[in-house]
Amino acid sequence: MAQNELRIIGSEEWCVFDHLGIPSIKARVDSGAKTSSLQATNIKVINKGAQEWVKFEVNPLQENRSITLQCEARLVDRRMVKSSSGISEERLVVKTPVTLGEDTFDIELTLANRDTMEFRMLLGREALMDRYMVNPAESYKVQYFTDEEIDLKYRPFYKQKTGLKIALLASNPQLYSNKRIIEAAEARGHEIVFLNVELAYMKLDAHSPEIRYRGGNILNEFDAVIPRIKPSVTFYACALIRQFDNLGVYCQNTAEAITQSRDKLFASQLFSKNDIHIPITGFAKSPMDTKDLIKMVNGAPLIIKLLESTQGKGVVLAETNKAAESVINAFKSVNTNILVQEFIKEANGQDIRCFVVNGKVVASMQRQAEKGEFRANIHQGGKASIIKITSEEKKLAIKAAKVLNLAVAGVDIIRSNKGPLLLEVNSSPGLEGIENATGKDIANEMIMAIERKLKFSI
Ligand SMILES: Nc1ncnc2c1ncn2[C@@H]1O[C@H](COP(=O)(O)OP(=O)(O)OP(=O)(O)O)[C@@H](O)[C@H]1O
Ligand SMILES: [Mg+2]
Ligand SMILES: [Mg+2]
Repeated sequence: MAQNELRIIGSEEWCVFDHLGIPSIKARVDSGAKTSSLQATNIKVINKGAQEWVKFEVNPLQENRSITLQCEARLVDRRMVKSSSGISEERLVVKTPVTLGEDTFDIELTLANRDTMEFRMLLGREALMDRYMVNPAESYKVQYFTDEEIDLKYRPFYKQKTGLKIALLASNPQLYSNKRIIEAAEARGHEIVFLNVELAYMKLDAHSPEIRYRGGNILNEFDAVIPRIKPSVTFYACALIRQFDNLGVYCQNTAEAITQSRDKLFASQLFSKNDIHIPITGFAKSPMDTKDLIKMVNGAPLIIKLLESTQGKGVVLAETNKAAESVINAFKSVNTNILVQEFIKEANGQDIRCFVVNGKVVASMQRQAEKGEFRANIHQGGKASIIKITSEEKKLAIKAAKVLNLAVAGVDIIRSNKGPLLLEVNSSPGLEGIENATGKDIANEMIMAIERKLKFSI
C-alpha cells in the first residue's frame, strides 16, 4: 500500500474483538512496541484437538474490575519478555481477529498478566504496519464510541444486583465478630467483602477521589461500609472512612463518631454537656495538682484510666491516696494522658453492657468481674449473664449512643447509689460475649439497620 493510502490512527483507539467476546477495549497506540498486548489474568493453556488454546480473563474497562470477560484464543507462540525491572518472563502469544472501525484483520497479542496497566491494551507496530500512520496529537481517529455506547455494550455484563454491596473494614477476618457479620450479610442476600484497613489507600483529588486496594483495584461500588476498627489503627481507618463518606458510601459509624468515642476525655465532656451522668471524673496536666485532683473525686479508693483503653487494660484501682498519687504522677512523668475517677464500690465488680443499634437497645448483659477483680470486662475474666435493664438505663444507653452519633455502640453502664452512671461507649463492640449471653443475632440486627438506612428491601 502506498504511503498516501495509509489511514491516520490516533494515540488512543477503541478495538473490538468479536471472537474473544470483547465488545470494545481502549488501546494505547504504541509504535515503540513490536507486538500488541492485552491485559489478561487467570491465564491457562488448554488443548483443543491438536491445537493449543489459551483461556484467560480480561477486565476490559480501565479502572474497573466489576466486569470480567472469559476469553479463548489460539496460542501461536511463547516469548521471553524482559520487564522494565529486568526480570525475564514467558508471555503467551495468541492470534485473533480485531476490528478497528471498518477494518478487520488478524492480530497477534501477548497476554500480559499485569495488574497495573492503565490501558488494558497496547496496539504495537506489527498491527499498525502497512495500515496506519500514527498522529499522536489525536485520539479515536479510526473509531469513536460515546460513553453511552460503551455503557450499552457492557450493560449485559454487569452482574444482576440482588443485594447490597457491603465492605467490612477491619483487620482480622477470623475474629468471631467479623465472621458473624459476614455470615449475617450473606444470609440476607448481600455481597460482603472483607477489607483490611492497612491494605486500603486513597487518592485525594477534587475531581476523582478514590479508594484503592493493594494491587491497584479501585473500590468504587460499595453501598455501605461497616467499620470495625481496632484502637491501634483508629487514625488511619478514620481517614479511610471519611474518604468512603466523601464518595457517598454509607458508613455505619462515621469517622467523627469513632474518633470522639475513642477519646475518653472528649467523650466524657460530651456526656456532661448533654446531661448524661458519669462517675465524677478529673483530668489535670501537672503533677502539682494531683493532690487536689484526688480530693476532687472524693479520695481513694479511686480509678485511674488511660485515655485510650480497651478490654480494661488501662484501668487501675488505687486503694489509698498515697498509691493514687504515686500512680498518677508516674503516668504523668511519662507523658501519658489519664483520667482520675470516683470508684463506684457499690457496683461490686458488675457493669452492664447495652448493645445499641440505630437508637434501639437490641441486647444487654450484665458482666460480673472475677473474684478479687473490680473490672467486669470479659477479657479480664468477667462472666456475662442476661439482665433486664430498667427503663432509665435503657434511656441512658440510647442517649449516650445518640450524643456520640454512633449507629452501632456498646454502651457500658454501672449501677451506683446515685442511679445508673455511664462508664463509656465503644464504637466497635464485640459480638461474641453478648450473642452468647443473650442468644440474640446481633450481626443480623446490624445488617438490617443498614438496609433500613438505605431504604433497601429484599
Ligand atoms: N469508676 C468506676 N468504678 C468502678 N468500676 C469501674 C469504674 N470504671 C471502670 N470500672 C470497671 O472497669 C471496667 C473497665 O473500664 P472501662 O470500660 O472504662 O475501660 P475499657 O478499658 O475501655 O474497657 P472496654 O473494653 O469496655 O472498652 C468496667 O467495665 C468496670 O467494670
Ligand atoms: Mg473502652
Ligand atoms: Mg468498658
